[in-house]
Amino acid sequence: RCGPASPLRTSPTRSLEEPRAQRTKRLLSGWDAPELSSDGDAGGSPGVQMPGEAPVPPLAASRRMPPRFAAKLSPLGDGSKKLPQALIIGVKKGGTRALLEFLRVHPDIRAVGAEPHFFDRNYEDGLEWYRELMPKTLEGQITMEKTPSYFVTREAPARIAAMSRDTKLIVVVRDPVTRAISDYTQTLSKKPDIPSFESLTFKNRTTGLIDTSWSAIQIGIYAKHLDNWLQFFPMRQILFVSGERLISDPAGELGRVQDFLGLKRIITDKHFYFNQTKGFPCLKKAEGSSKPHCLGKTKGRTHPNIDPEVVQRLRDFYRPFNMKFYQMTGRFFGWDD
Ligand SMILES: Nc1ncnc2c1ncn2[C@@H]1O[C@H](COP(=O)(O)OS(=O)(=O)O)[C@@H](OP(=O)(O)O)[C@H]1O
Repeated sequence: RCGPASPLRTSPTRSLEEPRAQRTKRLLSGWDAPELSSDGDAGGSPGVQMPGEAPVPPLAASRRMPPRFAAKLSPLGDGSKKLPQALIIGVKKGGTRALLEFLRVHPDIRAVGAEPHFFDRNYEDGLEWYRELMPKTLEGQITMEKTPSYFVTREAPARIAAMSRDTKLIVVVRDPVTRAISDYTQTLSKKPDIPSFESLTFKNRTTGLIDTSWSAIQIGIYAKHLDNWLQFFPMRQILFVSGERLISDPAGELGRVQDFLGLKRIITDKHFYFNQTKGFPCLKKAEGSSKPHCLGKTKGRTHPNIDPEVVQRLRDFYRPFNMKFYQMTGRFFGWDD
């Protein structure tokens, strides 16, 4: 069932890593340990739902039925756990949490709150372990998860293709320069003593040689990472969401995503409001709640000021890669002046 890229059942020693039982419990509870995840905001701010096992979202009107019929038409009761049919694979700091939280409003989408990191860090735990993390779904509902590091993981495309070649892949992309600064800002918030962004950017500041081995820079070379995915998936199975448009026009981007997933356009501009204090669009009602919901404090951090010359140097560095990426995806993201 799993093909050649299947996870091995025998776990290598993981003495320095979190024990499996603890990891499983954490992921099922929907909580992402900040040191283990790119995302410090799994499932939203405290007080709002944090589900691996979220309450079943309201059924679409067409599905509502008197309880005595419900059991007959849904012999699985409240459903069963399935492997995901769609994944948000990246990019780190692109807006992946916002996209997942917005998608969860859709009655035909059920998603894991935490980042499972199955196809990069936890692959040897096996597909059954992975499936157990999933929320239960009814027929017709789509199971999803998001782990932004998949996009830059060399082994991820083969492993996902081995699970299912039909998996739909979603990538939220953002101006690679802003993305790098956002990535750095996150690291800085955890380790305030790290060197400046400017000094990490260059291998040699005098020659202006950029350090492409620094992950904050490396992740933004989208065309290169995409090449790796195209060895295993056709372009029509990958959707690129603009991280910038997700902020300026969330309903527009969500429309494209719902179309791509073959779902009715249920999430519309009526679901969003712009929160002036937060400076971002928020949900009028979060999934499983009647209260407004913005993402937590780790989303929408203030970035440090970066030397404009360094920013310009990075813009020049990324330009050819961005052009290649626009060409490959057939979409102009407008990151280059
Ligand atoms: N609606 C809304 N609310 C808050 N934040 C939003 C929203 N939409 C997009 N964003 C942007 O998402 C950025 C974080 O991206 P990710 O969720 O992909 O980060 S992570 O990789 O999971 O850590 C985060 O980056 P920073 O602004 O640098 O913190 C936000 O700019």
